[in-house]
Amino acid sequence: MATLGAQKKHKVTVVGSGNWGTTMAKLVAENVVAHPKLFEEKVQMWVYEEDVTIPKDSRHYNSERADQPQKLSQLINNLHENIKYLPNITLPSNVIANTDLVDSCKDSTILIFVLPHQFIGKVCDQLKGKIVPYARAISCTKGVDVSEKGIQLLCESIGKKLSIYCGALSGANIASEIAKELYSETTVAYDPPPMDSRAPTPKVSPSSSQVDLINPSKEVPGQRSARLVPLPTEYPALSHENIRKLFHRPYFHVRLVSDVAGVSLGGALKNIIALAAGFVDGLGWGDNAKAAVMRVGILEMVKFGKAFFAESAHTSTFTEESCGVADVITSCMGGRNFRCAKMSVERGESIGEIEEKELNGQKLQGTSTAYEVNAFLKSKGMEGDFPLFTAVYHILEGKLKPEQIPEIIEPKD
Ligand SMILES: NC(=O)c1ccc[n+]([C@@H]2O[C@H](COP(=O)([O-])OP(=O)(O)OC[C@H]3O[C@@H](n4cnc5c(N)ncnc54)[C@H](O)[C@@H]3O)[C@@H](O)[C@H]2O)c1
Ligand SMILES: O=P(O)(O)OC[C@H](O)CO
Repeated sequence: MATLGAQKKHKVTVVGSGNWGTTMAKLVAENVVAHPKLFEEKVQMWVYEEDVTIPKDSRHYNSERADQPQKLSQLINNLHENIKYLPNITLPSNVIANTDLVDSCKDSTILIFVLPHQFIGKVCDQLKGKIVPYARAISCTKGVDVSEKGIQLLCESIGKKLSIYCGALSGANIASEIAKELYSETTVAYDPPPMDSRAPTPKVSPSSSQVDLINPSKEVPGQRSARLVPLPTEYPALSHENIRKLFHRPYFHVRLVSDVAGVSLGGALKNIIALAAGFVDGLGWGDNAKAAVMRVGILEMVKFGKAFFAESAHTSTFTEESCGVADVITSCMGGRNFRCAKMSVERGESIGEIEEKELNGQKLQGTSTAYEVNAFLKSKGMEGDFPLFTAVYHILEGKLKPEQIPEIIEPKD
C-alpha cells in the first residue's frame, strides 16, 4: 500500500467558515479521526473574523456574555458551534477556528477552499509563497473567474496562483442538510499528478465519467502546466483512495471523476439557473414553469462546457453526476439563490436587498456569476447563444421582466 512506511501525516486546512465551509470542516474533521494514520487529528478552519451576538433563540443564549458582541472565532472554539453560519450543529472538538490565514495554512498539505468565489483571488494572493510548495488543494467553491483574459475555473485560478494542483468538489449539496447528516451525494474531481500516485491503483468502473486511474483523462489547462513540487515520500500518497477517505461519510457519498472542468462548471452555472427558477416561481407560475427553465438551463450548461471547455468538460459529467443535473434540481428546490430570487419577485425588491435582509451574512453566488458569465459571453459575441443565462443577467439589471423569460428562451427560427 502507498501509505506503508509514511512517517508524516497530512495536515488539513479548510479555508472558509460559512455555511458550507463549516459543514466541510465538520465532515473532514470526522474523517481525519477515522483515518489517524493518514491525517493529523486537528483540522484548521480559517475564519474571516467578525463580532457576533448570540441570538435569543440559540441554545447558547444563556452562556456568559450572551448579550454582548463576541469574536466569532472564539465562540466557535468555545462552543463548538458556528452560531452565525451553521447554527445548532455541534462541531467536532478537533475543528480549530483560526483567524490568521497564513498560520491556519502553515505546513498544511491539503487545503480545502470553501469561500464565496469573490474572495478567492485575494485570499490566494495572501497565501502565495506562504504554504508548503507540495500542498494539494480542492475547491468546494461554486463560481468562475472571469477577467479580461477570459474565463478560468476556480481550481485553475487557485492552482496557478499558488503553483499547486487543485481539484474540485461539487454536488447537490445543500449544506444545512449535510450538516444534519442527511444522506447526499457529491462529485470530487481529483486527477492527481502522476508523481503523487506512488503505487499501482485499481481501475475504477463502470461509469464512463468515473476515473480510469490507469489512463488518466486529459489535463485541464493550467493544472499541470505549472511546475508541481512532488509530495515528499514521507507523506501518504494523495491517491484517489485517500482523497475519498477525506470526504466520504456514511451520509455524504463521494463519486470520484477526472473531469475537473465539468464538476466546476456545473457548480457555477447551476446558480444562474436557480435564479431563473426563483424568478418564475416568484410569479406563482408553478412547477411546470420551473421545469421549463431548468431544462433550458441544463442545455445551456452543457453547451457552455462544449463551447469553452471542449477539451476537458464531458457532457456525461453534467448528466450523470451529482454536480450536474442533480445540483440543478436541488438548487431550484431549496437553494439560497432560488429562494432569494423568488422573494425578490414576490416582494418587488432587488435580489441584493433580499440577500442583505434574509441571509445574515451568507452570500449568493448566482448574481455575480450571472454578471461574470454575461461579460464573458458578450466578449465572445455569444449572448444570443445562451438566452436563459442572458435573460437572468438582464433581469438582474432591471432591463427585462421575469414575465418575459418564456418568449426569450423560445427557440427562434
Ligand atoms: N451553503 C451551501 O449550501 C453550499 C453548498 C455547496 C457549495 N457552496 C459554495 O461554497 C462557497 C462558500 O459558501 P458558504 O455557504 O460556505 O458561505 P456563506 O455564504 O454561508 O458565508 C459567507 C462567508 O464569507 C465570509 N466572508 C465575508 N466577507 C469576507 C471577506 N472579505 N473575505 C473572506 N471571507 C469573507 C464570511 O465570513 C462567511 O464565512 C460558495 O461558493 C457556495 O456556492 C455552498
Ligand atoms: O444555496 P445555494 O443556492 O448557494 O446552493 C447551495 C448548493 O450549491 C446546492 O448544491
